[in-house]
Amino acid sequence: MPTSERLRVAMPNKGALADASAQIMREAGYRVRREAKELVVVDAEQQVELFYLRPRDIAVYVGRGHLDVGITGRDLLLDSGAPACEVMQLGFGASTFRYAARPGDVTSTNELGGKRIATSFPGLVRKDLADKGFEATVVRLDGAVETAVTLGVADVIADVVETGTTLRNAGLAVFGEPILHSEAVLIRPQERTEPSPTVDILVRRLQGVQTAHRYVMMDYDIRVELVERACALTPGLESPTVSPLHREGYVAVRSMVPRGSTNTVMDQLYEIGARAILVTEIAACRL
Ligand SMILES: Nc1ncnc2c1ncn2[C@@H]1O[C@H](COP(=O)(O)OP(=O)(O)OP(=O)(O)O)[C@@H](O)[C@H]1O
Ligand SMILES: O=P(O)(O)OC[C@H]1O[C@H](OP(=O)(O)OP(=O)(O)O)[C@H](O)[C@@H]1O
Ligand SMILES: [Mg+2]
Repeated sequence: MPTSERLRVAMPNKGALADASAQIMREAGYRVRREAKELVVVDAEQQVELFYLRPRDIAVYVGRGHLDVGITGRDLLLDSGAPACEVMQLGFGASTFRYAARPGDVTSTNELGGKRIATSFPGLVRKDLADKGFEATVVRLDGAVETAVTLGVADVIADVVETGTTLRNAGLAVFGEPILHSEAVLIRPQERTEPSPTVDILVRRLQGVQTAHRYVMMDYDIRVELVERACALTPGLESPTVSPLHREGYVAVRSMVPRGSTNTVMDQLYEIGARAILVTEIAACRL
């Protein structure tokens, strides 16, 4: 197969999204790089090429159509202004993008006019200021923007907040509503509207990984007259599998259960008479 028919995927080469991106692709059955100096990985069997790029650059490559899809943060995508769009949310790398200042200095976004705002995301901040109708000076920094206030470079920062620890350590406090809720997303060029079977396969595989993480498989035995009550507790995604047991009057039920409610459901099943309740991990799935 010619190189051009391979799916070309942009992967974060370092930073907060790199490990989880590698893990989800590995679990989806693709060959990922084994060491940090590999820039391109060709998985000839799966007809996929992975290009390891700076997360901030990924939307640029994908937006211009040089790569078919990429994994990046929603905040980085929007900041870039690149003509790329979200295909699916990936469920990791969650953060908010927020304004912060010394407590008491600035307490509301209504006070942003005329301020100096330090950020690594000037595109996002300029758009937010324009939406809010304020004029302010945007000071673009590469990182560690929290220190810009301490050093007198800015009055306000706008930055990624995950746990809030970095802000607290810098003696800053958030104000106003979050500018954005972000997470890792799969993106594709905005222009490309024709269907792509290879992208569809990637999306289905990634959705399969997400489902396998969200659910466990539950098996149990129950008296046949109680099966309706039991199935109401474990309705599964489509319908539970009910099989006859050798022991007369009993059936075995198998159903997918949300991971977070595993123990509650087991308690409820036991309560109504289910026994031999077993929970197993789902390694992969395609719904
Ligand atoms: N705790 C976090 N710190 C930074 N970025 C995070 C965090 N949690 C999630 N993210 C997301 O990760 C992306 C930033 O990734 P990127 O690799 O550019 O940042 P980084 O971890 O700051 O790396 P570097 O500082 O080396 O550039 C953004 O989409 C951001 O929302
Ligand atoms: O709310 P928290 O959990 O503290 O995480 C948010 C911090 O992490 C990131 O910084 P990073 O470590 O990437 O350094 P950088 O600012 O140099 O990019 C981000 O820019 C914030 O500073
Ligand atoms: Mg950073």
